[in-house]
Amino acid sequence: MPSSSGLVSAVSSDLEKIREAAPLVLSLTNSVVQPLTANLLLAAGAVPAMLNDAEETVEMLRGGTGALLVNLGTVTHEQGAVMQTAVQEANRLNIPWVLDPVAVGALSLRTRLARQLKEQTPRIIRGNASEIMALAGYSSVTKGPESTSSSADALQAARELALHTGAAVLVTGRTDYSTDGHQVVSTENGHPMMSRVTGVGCSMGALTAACAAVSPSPLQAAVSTAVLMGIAGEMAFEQSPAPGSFAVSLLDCLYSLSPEDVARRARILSL
Ligand SMILES: Nc1ncnc2c1ncn2[C@@H]1O[C@H](COP(=O)(O)OP(=O)(O)OP(=O)(O)O)[C@@H](O)[C@H]1O
Ligand SMILES: Cc1ncsc1CCO
Ligand SMILES: [Mg+2]
Repeated sequence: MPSSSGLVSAVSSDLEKIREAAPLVLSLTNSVVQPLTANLLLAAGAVPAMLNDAEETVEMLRGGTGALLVNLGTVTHEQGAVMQTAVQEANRLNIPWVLDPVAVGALSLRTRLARQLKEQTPRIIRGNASEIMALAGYSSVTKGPESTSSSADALQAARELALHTGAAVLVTGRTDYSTDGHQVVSTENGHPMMSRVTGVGCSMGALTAACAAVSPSPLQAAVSTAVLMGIAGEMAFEQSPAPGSFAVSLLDCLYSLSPEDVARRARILSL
């Protein structure tokens, strides 16, 4: 698949800007993936912060946060209220925020919350096919946090969700699709081993937020995330073809990813 050289150089440029600016990414995320998410942000060059209290969230946002991640993976009523406060404050301060609607459609509290949050101008929505279909109002089946559909099945839903919310939507899976509702970019990087480690998708949500803090557009931030994680996944599998060591290699490969690796491996197609 040929890649457009403009899109490829924008991916490298986003990575370089993360490494230079080290944006602070406030991640309100689930309890399964917190260490992987924090380590992945650090490996990319960003700075993670995690907390659970509304007052502290507002304080942190006012203190130079570059982007906010809201991930519903283990949400409670209390955390949902913290997320609502955080999103209001982020919007007031014009801080980009990313919604990761884990297992939405399958469970009531998170589905209610996600439906409210999607109306509050997320800059990017990142999810697997089932989650994006559910959030767009289509029927879908999730198996816990895992999708039962392919990302291609969710493309129409992703477009509609982007047009409705004004967000860029990143649907992940074997092929990742990024869309702002008008343009669609597909990216073919990645490795099946990435779905054998919990939280790779969730930590992609955090990387999307880091990219949103530095990228020229939400759509570009989505594309950059998909390509950077995908290439790191491919390189990690070459070093470590089993899940435990793969997770460690994923961090190592993201840390040492070069513009040459991006130029050589990126598989980006503007549809
Ligand atoms: N079969 C595959 N081939 C290539 N890459 C894949 C494959 N499956 C997943 N990936 C990669 O893994 C990334 C994470 O996608 P996935 O859709 O598995 O997230 P997720 O299910 O939300 O993850 P989690 O819930 O475990 O955090 C994708 O962007 C893609 O690069
Ligand atoms: C396994 C799991 N359960 C809730 S969140 C999560 C992390 C992957 O989505
Ligand atoms: Mg998965």
